[in-house]
Amino acid sequence: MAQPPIRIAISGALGRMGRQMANAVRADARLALAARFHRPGSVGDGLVSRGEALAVADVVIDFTTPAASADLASFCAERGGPALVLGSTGFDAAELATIAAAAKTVAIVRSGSFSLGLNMLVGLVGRAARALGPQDWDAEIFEAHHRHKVDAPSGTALMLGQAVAGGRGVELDAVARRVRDGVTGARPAGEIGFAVARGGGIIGEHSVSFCAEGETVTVSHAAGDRIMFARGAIAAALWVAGRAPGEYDMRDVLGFGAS
Ligand SMILES: NC(=O)C1=CN([C@@H]2O[C@H](COP(=O)(O)OP(=O)(O)OC[C@H]3O[C@@H](n4cnc5c(N)ncnc54)[C@H](OP(=O)(O)O)[C@@H]3O)[C@@H](O)[C@H]2O)C=CC1
Ligand SMILES: O=C(O)C1=N[C@H](C(=O)O)C[C@H](O)C1
Repeated sequence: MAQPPIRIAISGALGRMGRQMANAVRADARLALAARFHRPGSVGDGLVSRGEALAVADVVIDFTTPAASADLASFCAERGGPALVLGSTGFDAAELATIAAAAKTVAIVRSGSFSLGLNMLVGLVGRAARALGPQDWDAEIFEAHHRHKVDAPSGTALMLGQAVAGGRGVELDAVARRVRDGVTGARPAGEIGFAVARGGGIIGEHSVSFCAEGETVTVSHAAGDRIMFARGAIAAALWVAGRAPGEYDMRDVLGFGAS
């Protein structure tokens, strides 16, 4: 017998990803677009309040801001659901702690990238970092995004940085070089460098270079259309519906396991 569709609420419905998500959910027979909501007070024209939206949803998909996502996670935990798919990036430590606390009560999939290809690349980068080591191979991460993006480095760049750090068995925060300017001194071995570009309509480009004396290995990913983030978020929503509380990521959803 056919399963009833999973009921989806979309948070940040008027944003770039919110609009993309609504179209993708409407086109998917496994899902029902139960409600769309935006900022508090922003109702009408198909938008309802957050409380009304959550009351009719099995899963809420949120691409908004770090503060709005953390607040939404707390609110869902307090009311005992629904499960969450969180796509926002740029969280600070307090916001991440709020989400981790909420995940004790509700199931949450959070990822800096819902791209399948990018999550595959994360595994490759971790393995390359482990094989090459930090002494002879310097790791540099580059990302480019559209002119509207407000956080840097991107959530995806930080995921790639975590993969390099994990492959080397170190903490990213201890070795990350997020900015270089002026007389920086020579590059210390083991540093993980980030470089950021912003311009025009670039949807998202990422690369990781491992640079040794005499050779460089570069792996990269380019996003051609935001629809693939929406499809990844849908895969996460289908996976997280009815799941036990916990904080999960796309590698759990895709079954990629540890790198
Ligand atoms: N994980 C992934 O795969 C991806 C992640 N992202 C991330 O998703 C986030 C959103 O990206 P994007 O859609 O491009 O950005 P937008 O700025 O287009 O959309 C975000 C929307 O959230 C709205 N918003 C702000 N506060 C609230 C609130 N409290 N409740 C509901 N809505 C609110 C904003 O409203 P207003 O317009 O009124 O300010 C805005 O429309 C970013 O952090 C981005 O980095 C983006 C793409 C893929
Ligand atoms: O803001 C965006 O647009 C994107 N944000 C995510 C990130 O910070 O990595 C994912 C994607 O690259 C698009």
